[in-house]
Amino acid sequence: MGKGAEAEWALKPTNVIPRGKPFLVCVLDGWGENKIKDEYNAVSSTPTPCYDALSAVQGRFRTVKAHGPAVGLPTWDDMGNSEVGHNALGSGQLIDQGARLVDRAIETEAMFEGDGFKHIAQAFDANTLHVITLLSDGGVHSRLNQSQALVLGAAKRGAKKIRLHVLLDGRDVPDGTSINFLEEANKTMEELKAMGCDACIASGGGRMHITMDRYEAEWEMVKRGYETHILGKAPNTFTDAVEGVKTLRSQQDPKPDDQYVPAFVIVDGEGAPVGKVVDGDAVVLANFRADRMCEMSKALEYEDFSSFEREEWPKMHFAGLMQYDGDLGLPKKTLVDAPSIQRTCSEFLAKNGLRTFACSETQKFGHVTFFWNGNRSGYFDEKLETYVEIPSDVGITFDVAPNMKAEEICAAGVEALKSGKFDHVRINFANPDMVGHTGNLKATKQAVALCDAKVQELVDTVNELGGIYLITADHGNADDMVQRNKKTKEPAKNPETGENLALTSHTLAPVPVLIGGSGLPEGIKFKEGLEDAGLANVTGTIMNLMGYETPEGWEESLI
Ligand SMILES: O=C(O)[C@@H](CO)OP(=O)(O)O
Ligand SMILES: [Mn+2]
Ligand SMILES: [Mn+2]
Repeated sequence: MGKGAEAEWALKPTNVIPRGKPFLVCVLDGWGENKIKDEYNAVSSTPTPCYDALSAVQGRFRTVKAHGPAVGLPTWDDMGNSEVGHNALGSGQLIDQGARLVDRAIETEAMFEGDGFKHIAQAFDANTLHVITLLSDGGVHSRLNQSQALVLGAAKRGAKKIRLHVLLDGRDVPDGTSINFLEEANKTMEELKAMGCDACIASGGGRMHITMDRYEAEWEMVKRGYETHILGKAPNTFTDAVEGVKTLRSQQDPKPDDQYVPAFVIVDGEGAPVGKVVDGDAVVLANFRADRMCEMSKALEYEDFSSFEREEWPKMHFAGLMQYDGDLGLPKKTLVDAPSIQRTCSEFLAKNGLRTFACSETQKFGHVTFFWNGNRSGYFDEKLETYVEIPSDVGITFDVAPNMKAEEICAAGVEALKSGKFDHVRINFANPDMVGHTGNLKATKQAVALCDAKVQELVDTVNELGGIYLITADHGNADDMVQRNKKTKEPAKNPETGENLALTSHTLAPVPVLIGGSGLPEGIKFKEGLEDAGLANVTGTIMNLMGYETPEGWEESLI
């Protein structure tokens, strides 16, 4: 480092909290502190002796906001999610996130003026524009109004043939709503036809069955998606998407939720796929969120690709709605510039010679590495950073194994703390969130109970070693497992069966921040005020707990 650069990155000691103590930051994924504490809150209705004891310590427990503008999302109706949550936790800064940047690029029409759009527009005259997107208004990975604006904007600018390839949600939005979203999409197809564009839905499947794998947990999912969207091959064919999905949701035993609907291809009267990709076509991945788009981006973009046999790899004009991986520059062509996340926690630690250990299981591994580091898949300094991935189970819905890998993650954390080899140990427990997404209350309670027990083990270890900890979460999920009447908050019922309707999505609840450890000087407490603090305020707190001042440009520390 040159002198100037050194000064820019040098962390200043506080002399209030000792440096060099074992330090743990632990993220409980999807663990919200919800106001409603009834039997459907899997956090408050499960015995959690560790969490209860830690949160009862005066001045060392508080909550912070984890949704909406507090994490760079457009409105207070936007629930938080792992990407924006870990971006905030890892950078200490409020960053305008993908959802907001795409909205703006549509409003200003910048989306249709850049390089990425010019790239796909080469296909407009003689070829087809294919748009692959998560079809919902969940706002976590994508939003329906954005893909609508994209296809309408493309048709206005000359696209003559458009094919929409859909991933069914039921995770960020209630299960069963895939039909409504397909009907909405069909209306847009009608609008396109009225503009003289040949447009229809061409293929699809549940988001947890095809295409949207992450962190290389299960490449088979992406292979199925590639065959479905690109090659026009799937086990199920229909001439109409709405009818097709209704059939797939009702005929199988057990009936698949939207998330797991099998792959299907729409065919014409002769049985030929209506949306197979051919040389010269344009393909857009129209999700803004990174983790679940990286693998498909590689499959579409890389000439040298070996994660599965592609059979055919048509020459296409491919673009992502955003760039998904900053280190890889993936994809090369994008429609909207991704948020630029600089001066992250990890880069500061590395530039100051501090050693990091980060660990989770596959499903959340990139959350404490890739997302934490501002959507970069590499290292800042490989000699100083040790990243450990515990393989997640594959091919199951996580309610059947709700412990997931919490035992193993905890053991790895304990070992890292005891080793004395690290200045900063960072882990994420996946199960409150991943099991919460299944909508299974009983299984989610089991996940919460085990997570609590594992936090106890980690806290005990920190205390034995004279260390310091900070425990937090990235957004709510397990804290509400039922859809509710907006006014009365009573559980909403399925009108046919009278059963409660499960809530599979994240919540708007704030999240806990707990600090402590036998190494933390007694007087250290959360400040009064800072009522509007959010996840970005936690990062400065982490630096303070490690004995350093909050870096310039970060949100204020909570202590
Ligand atoms: O599974 C996911 O992709 C999202 C929900 O869409 O959850 P999280 O943000 O917790 O990763
Ligand atoms: Mn999460
Ligand atoms: Mn989640």
